[in-house]
Amino acid sequence: MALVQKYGKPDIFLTMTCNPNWDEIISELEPRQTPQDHPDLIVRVFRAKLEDLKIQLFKRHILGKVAAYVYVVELQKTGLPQAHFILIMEGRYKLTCPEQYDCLISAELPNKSKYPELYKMVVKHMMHGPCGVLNPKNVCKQKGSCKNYYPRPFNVSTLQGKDSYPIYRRRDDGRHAKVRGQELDNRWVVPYNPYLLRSYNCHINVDVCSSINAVKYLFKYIYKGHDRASVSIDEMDSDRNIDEIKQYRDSRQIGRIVSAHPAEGERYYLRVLLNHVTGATSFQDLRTVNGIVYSTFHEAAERRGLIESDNTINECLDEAKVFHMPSSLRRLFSTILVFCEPSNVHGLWDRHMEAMTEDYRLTQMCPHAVEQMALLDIKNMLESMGKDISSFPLPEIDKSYDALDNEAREIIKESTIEVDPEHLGFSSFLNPEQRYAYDEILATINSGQGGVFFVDGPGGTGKTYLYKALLAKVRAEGKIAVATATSGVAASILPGGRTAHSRFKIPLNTEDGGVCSFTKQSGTAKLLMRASLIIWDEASMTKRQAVEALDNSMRDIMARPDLPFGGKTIVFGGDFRQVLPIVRKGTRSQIIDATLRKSYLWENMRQLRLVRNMRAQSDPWFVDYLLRVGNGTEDTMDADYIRLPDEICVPYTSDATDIDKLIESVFQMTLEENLLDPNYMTPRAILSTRNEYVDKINMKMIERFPGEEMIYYSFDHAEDDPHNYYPAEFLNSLTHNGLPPHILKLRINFPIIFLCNIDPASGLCNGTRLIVRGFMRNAIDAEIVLG
Ligand SMILES: Nc1ncnc2c1ncn2[C@@H]1O[C@H](COP(=O)(O)OP(=O)(O)OP(=O)(O)O)[C@@H](O)[C@H]1O
Repeated sequence: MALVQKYGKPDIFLTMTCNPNWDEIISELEPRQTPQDHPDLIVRVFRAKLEDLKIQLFKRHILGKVAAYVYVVELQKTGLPQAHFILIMEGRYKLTCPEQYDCLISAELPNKSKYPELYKMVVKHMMHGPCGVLNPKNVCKQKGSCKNYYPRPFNVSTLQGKDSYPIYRRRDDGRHAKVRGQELDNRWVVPYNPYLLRSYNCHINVDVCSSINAVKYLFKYIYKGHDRASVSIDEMDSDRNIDEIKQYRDSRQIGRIVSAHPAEGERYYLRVLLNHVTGATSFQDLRTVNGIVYSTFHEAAERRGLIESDNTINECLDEAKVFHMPSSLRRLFSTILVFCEPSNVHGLWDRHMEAMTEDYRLTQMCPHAVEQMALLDIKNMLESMGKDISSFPLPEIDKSYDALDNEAREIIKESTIEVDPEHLGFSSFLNPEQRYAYDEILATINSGQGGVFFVDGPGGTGKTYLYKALLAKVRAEGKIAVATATSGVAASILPGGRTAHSRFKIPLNTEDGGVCSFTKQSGTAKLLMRASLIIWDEASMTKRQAVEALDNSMRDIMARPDLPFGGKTIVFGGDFRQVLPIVRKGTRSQIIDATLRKSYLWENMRQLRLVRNMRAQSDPWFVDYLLRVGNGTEDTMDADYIRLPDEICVPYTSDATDIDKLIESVFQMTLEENLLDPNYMTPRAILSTRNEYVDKINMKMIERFPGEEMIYYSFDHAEDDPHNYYPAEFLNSLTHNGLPPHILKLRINFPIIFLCNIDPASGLCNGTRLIVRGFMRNAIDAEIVLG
């Protein structure tokens, strides 16, 4: 009303409703999807169109200069968004006479042969009804007639309305069109602006409202409440049939299930079931799981694995007992302690101790000794996952059973790593550059002076081969060599390898000048002091601050603050042509600044270059090509794009079957024996840039895979969200880095990949590939095949 006071009465009332068949929506749908399946897409496209309409109205002034406006966007009961605008025009653009209305607004069918497109759009979007005698059951019926006053009378010219909308020109010119089974003429046309209708191809009603005195009703209309729906109830046809498909199509409903708060109990669990269970035709159906009818929705949702049960962890261990040996159970128990935060650790221990100690009980009669042996084993496993057993409420470890203290254990563990005789032999096969690096590093170790090296070599030039040769040589001489790598996968390839972060206890967010989190008296410090050689592979992938933290700590524990790494021999390796450190949303210069090359340490690192590609000797063309890309010497187009040679591409045709073709060319899935052969499957992979593409490809792969299937669901909830602003299905829809999708479908013999570092020392790290061998409700049995 303040606007009216200042700018005068409104002139134009405009309503725009989303057209679910806009090209921008249809072209984004997957095969067999309908716009109803994508309310997110619908609202986004609508918003884009709305923003464009605002530009047309307020910047391009297509209806004249606008002095003030309000608009409201609402969701209709059909689920489609709709915007209502009230425009107040500037002085000379105010609409005051019927001639002006005619310039902007039409309420007639256009000439079909002259304006075929516009004609089609008017017929599609701007014809009311039919209602009344033509369709007595239309939803606009109120007290026996149409509440919108259709059909309007024919009218040779536009007339000014009195406290009402104008009476638009509707000539009886014989034009008509078939709409929803009835022939309709100009009396049924909803007023429109031809330019806007043509531009937006949707229901866009433009009305002059300057003649309306009861202005506040206009505003009231656009701010009206939302909680109303017009529905029609149809009778069955003469054969007593109801055409539900037609009803569904006619109503264009977008399914929305009313929200329910978890505190609402059964109502909430009913909603969870409705969101996940397809094909249920009754409440009883929803409460039925594996043929058993449960009395509550809560129980049924729990049995389906849709909500977290208090007992999940216990059940997981119970299930694992069936197919796991005691040592594996102890590992599972340790993993649960570290990653699942069980609330009752002591209870868990008491309940499963018997199964976890079965092997010790064969050789040891004393129950206390048996318990201590199991606890010691768990202690070691926790340590290798970077945790201390004393931080868990488990029975005390009796010192008399733990012959070794922490310090001794770390050193003994490292100094007893078995040397692979094959690796010892590697030194005889080194190529000249590897040989030179090998000799230089060994000479430095033997000199006792220490030195810092960087082995720089593109992929496949034999860096790992060199490290293995060095580790074998040093360890065979009874010295300690500490092998680490930035990623878990690279660490697991090195004998005795650990991730650098866990081995050196590097804090996750290291700042300039940071230090590692081990103390001078710790086992880690003692081990590093004793080490003759430290290797850190993939150092090019880590942030320089992590390496600098190790440098700071080493200078401290070695009490040699002036020497890099306290005078240790330390070998970094990597390839800056491969993956660089990750700086979230970082610019190129921020990423480069985070690399080791920008560290103060770089100047003091002796560069050892490997150039000969030992991996792809049989394909020199490809090796050369990779090198050119890595070195930035390959020809580029549009600044940063390189052209991939046709022979290594599966062409994109924008056809829905493109992904199938890609899968086929990588996996040749038509051959069932290929699918069931881990040696065939694991060396193949499809890499993708976005998690959502990964999920899509995985779904397709799983569908084509033979065998028994199991579906696991994630339990997602937001912390500190008492008002349920983040409902579970929204959280479920997020495809976050490092987390599997909400629905994880697995089949026996299906290859899977680990996404987190559980225990790199045992090969369970990000990137490890496994094959599913069996599954139960809470436990998956998988075998490591690669990594
Ligand atoms: N001197 C050598 N004699 C025989 N084979 C070698 C030699 N050096 C490397 N290889 C072989 O070449 C392949 C690639 O070597 P390696 O994995 O060590 O390369 P890399 O530089 O670590 O590669 P990436 O950067 O991709 O990890 C391996 O199969 C390795 O066994």
